[in-house]
Amino acid sequence: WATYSAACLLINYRSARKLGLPIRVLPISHGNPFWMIVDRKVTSLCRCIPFVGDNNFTRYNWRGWEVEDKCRSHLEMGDAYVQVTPGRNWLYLCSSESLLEVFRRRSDFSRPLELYELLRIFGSNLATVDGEKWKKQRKITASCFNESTSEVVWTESITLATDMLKFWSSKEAVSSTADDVRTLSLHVLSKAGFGKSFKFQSQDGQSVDTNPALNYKESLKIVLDNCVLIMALGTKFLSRPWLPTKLQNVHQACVAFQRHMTSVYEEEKRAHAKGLSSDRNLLSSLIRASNEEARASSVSTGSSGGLTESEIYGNMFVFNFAGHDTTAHTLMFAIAFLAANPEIQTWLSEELRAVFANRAADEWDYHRDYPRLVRCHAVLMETVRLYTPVPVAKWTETSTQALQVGNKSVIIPPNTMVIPSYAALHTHPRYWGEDSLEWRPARWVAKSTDGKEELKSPPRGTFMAWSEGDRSCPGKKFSQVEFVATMAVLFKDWRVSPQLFGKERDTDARRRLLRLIETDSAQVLLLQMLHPERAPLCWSKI
Ligand code: HEM
Repeated sequence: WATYSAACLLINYRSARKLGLPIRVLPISHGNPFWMIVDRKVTSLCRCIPFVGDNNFTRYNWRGWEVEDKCRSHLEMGDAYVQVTPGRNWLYLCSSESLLEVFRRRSDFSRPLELYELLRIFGSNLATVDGEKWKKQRKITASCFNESTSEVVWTESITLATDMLKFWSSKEAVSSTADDVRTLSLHVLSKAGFGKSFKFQSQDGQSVDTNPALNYKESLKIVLDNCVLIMALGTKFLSRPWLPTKLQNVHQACVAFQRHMTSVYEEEKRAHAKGLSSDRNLLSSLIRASNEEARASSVSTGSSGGLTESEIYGNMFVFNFAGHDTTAHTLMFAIAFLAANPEIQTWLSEELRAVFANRAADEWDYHRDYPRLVRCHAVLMETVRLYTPVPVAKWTETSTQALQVGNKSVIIPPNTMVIPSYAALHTHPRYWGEDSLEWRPARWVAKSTDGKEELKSPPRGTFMAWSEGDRSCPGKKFSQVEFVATMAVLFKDWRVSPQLFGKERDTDARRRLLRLIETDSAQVLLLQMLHPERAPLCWSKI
């Protein structure tokens, strides 16, 4: 293995040299699954070895190094550099113009589908296809993310956040924030996706019912919590009766989730055949949009242009997969940042009180109020700027591609990964100023000519948290509405602060929390705080 890796490394190094860019050589491939289990532990141990601890291996050869590095490597090496690994060469880019070009040339810099193949648990979906197949799926799925979906997300988020706040404020200190915002996000998805409402229930100190066959929500939760395991072992393997109970439960959850989707699918088909309109949710909208597309394309071309049943299930799964932890982890980061910055909580509640005055939460109106919550929105943008949850990868596949980086034309060989360095792009002083590493939501707020506050749009290509171009996130508005509604409930009349340890002063507790965010966040599947429970939070009324 070592000889084979060394030979591959040499071949890749020779190929990388032709790019004429700075190079960093790494001994282990980023995608090596065995290495991914131990990478952080091994590299952090190696860092402790005197005189040898700081090198390319310890700096770059682990998942999530970008979060710690931010724009340091690009400041040292320029807007483009290459990491050579035995598997492939990885070209990192931090130039807004070059990145816009990469996103624009979708077929030259395509999606490395092999990385997403595992998301095909319930069927082919947006994330696992490219080319014409993707175009068809995207056209049909895009129509489901509309204003009526946003309205459902708004109402459901407000209801759930109100109950979550009631629970948090009843406790002296809350250690379950991360789990609770995951529950909120899962329940919003259940309502918007399948039309099923669930009351908020914290998992703090409660025994969780792990029988997935009992209900759909539990099955979806188990599927999402174990999706890496399901993807790695495959649903067929998990169905073996001799497996341990935990794995059998995961299998039952897959079966229950699939059964639930089938029953809603059948229900919707029956309603459609009778000309009845059932409840609007992502699944029913998807079925409807697919039927309409099938009808339109059979009239115009004689072909069947709708989604197959398994593509519908595949896409429902990917909506849940892509929409669950992205928003939940972002909410966790934002609440932690706010707890460490009381003056920004005051700034936020000024807006909330001006917009809602004495209206109760059940009178808040999506169309009238949501667009006015500029500061809540700014908190979201600033949080995903510094802690961008979703990494994006492109590659050159089998062809050579030319790309302009600054005044240099770079010829990129086939089989090269092309990575937008989001952590660098979003913190580069050229785009974000000297305080680029500071969490400062006010940087997103500008005054319009009539004196009203509005959200600033950064120059194109400098902010890509929801990606760019045709393949950008279809759930962007969904996540924004969920986040803003939750912030509004939490911060209108309440304040959060870190619990004090022993004789600690407020300022020390806040500093400790900021340090936890900075040093204990990492890429697991997505970027997240690893141990937010280590800084319990206290809620108090203004
Ligand atoms: C803070 C929240 C979110 C962020 C930062 C985010 C970010 C992203 C990014 C960067 C991509 C592109 C990934 C790639 O090209 O490899 C993406 C794709 C996607 N996102 Fe999101 N997302 C969020 C929430 C959501 C939500 C709530 C949903 C659905 C309910 C969703 C559904 C999707 C889907 C289906 C794709 C695949 C699109 C395609 O390939 O055509 N996302 N998201």
